[in-house]
Amino acid sequence: MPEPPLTRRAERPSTVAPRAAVVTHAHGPAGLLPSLAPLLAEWLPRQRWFAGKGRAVTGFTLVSATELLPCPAGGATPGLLHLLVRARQPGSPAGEPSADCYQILLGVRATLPPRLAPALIGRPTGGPLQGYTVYEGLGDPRLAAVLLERLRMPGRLGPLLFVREPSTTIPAVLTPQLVTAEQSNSSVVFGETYILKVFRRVSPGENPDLELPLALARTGCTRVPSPAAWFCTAPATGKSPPYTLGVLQPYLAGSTDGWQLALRALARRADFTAAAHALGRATAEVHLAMADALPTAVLRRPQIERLAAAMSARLDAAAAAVPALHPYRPRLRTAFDDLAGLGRAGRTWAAQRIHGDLHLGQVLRTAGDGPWSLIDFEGEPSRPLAERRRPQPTVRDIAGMLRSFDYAAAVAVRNGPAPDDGRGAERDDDWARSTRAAYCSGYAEASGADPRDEPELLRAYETDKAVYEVLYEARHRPDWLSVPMSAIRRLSGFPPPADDR
Ligand SMILES: Nc1ncnc2c1ncn2[C@@H]1O[C@H](COP(=O)(O)OP(=O)(O)O)[C@@H](O)[C@H]1O
Ligand SMILES: O=P(O)(O)O[C@H]1O[C@H](CO)[C@@H](O[C@H]2O[C@H](CO)[C@@H](O)[C@H](O)[C@H]2O)[C@H](O)[C@H]1O
Repeated sequence: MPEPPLTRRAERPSTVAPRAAVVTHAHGPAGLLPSLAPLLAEWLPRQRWFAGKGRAVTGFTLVSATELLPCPAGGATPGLLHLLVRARQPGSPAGEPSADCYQILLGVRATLPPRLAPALIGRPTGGPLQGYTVYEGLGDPRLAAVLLERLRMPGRLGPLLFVREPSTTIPAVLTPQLVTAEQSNSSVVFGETYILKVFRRVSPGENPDLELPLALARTGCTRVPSPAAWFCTAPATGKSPPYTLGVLQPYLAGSTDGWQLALRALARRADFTAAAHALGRATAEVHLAMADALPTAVLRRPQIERLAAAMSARLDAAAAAVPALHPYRPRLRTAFDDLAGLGRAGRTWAAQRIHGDLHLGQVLRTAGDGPWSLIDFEGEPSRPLAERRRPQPTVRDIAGMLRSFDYAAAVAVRNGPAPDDGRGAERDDDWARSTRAAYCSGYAEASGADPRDEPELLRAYETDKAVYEVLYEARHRPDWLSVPMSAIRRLSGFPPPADDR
């Protein structure tokens, strides 16, 4: 079988590892995309990280194709092709058509060994890859290792730039293992030493999940694993800013995320207030460090009115997509109207860079009540990057975590065996109330500001978050829709329906 003419060979930069030496032109070889498009149109919407769920993919545009590892004739060893593709989709009833850009690591082999069967994308019936099998490259340890090698020996490769923190040494041989947890992106753990997050939906501009941990590391903050290496598109003069594509950071071996810890505590009917208090302190420390390291702002009347209007607009859009929200709309909206009213009355709020999507799945703790660490500073993946990078009130993060304690309690009710004394749901509500209070106290102790002193702002952000969660669950986990819906009822002041009591 001839070597697939994937790419045009280019001169190898001296900084790059010797094996992978081939770079493509920006738009890839003729016929590549047409032959992959039918396979991608079927495969992409099934991926957990695909952001355009519920709308058809009508076409693709190739942004770049870069051969990270050439596939030799006959395909005896795998090849790895890095793709950035735009997926065109019609608008939802309330939205514009979209053409989100996705990052795909395409494995190429003559035949796929059975152990890689779950990674299959398909067999192109034409174009340069005809006769080969293409698959999710990150699922193949041999190919994941190629990415680590790139980061170990940084430099430019065609449209891609690999960067390593000068003080970091990355060992040559670390066994890769794809993370199987529910994720918005894809991560690979290397030998329990490093974890590489490969961003899936990418956009121009520095991703806050690189920007914020780097800035925090420079303040000496140890609550956040500090980036060891990363890769992005290479800067091109006069064009859009680089896209951040992936970040390598130390793996916190032996840690468990807050979501698992909270569910375990709930299953044992155990107290979680000490853990929540420590987590409140950790959150405050990270907020203080971000305020030190990055620009801050003051939100005055126009910004507060815009914020309240944006929250109302998100409520309308979510209600258009999820009819169950409809009846609650007028009462939920009062939270946003009250916020705008305070802005008109002259109230101001300090704003700074924040985590942006803080919940129990974003905090890790090592065994034996070790220190809490915060991860995943990407913000809510569905919001535009520019919006996620704007200074915002810290209360927004706190509201996110408070919602998460509620989430854990509501999921425990769903998971738990029928309570023998009929008080199970009530006890889980008590658990959520005391845990929420402990978190706020811990935060207040370390920061000097108690979030409960901002009840209108907290209510507006909690409501906004619950609305976001309704949309998120409707799109990604429809079985879980009842979880944020119970918060919607509480936040709107409606009594729970009879079957919830
Ligand atoms: N530094 C780390 N050490 C240990 N586990 C980590 C680390 N960073 C992330 N994880 C784990 O990897 C998974 C995905 O991480 P996350 O950054 O939240 O990805 P995503 O943005 O795709 O949701 C989570 O299960 C998290 O617990
Ligand atoms: O972790 P991600 O950045 O992918 O965040 C998204 O997915 C989260 C779920 O995995 C989602 O969080 C919601 O569910 C959590 C439990 O699984 C709960 O702890 C959170 O409070 C709740 O918001 C998050 O909203 C979404 O952006």
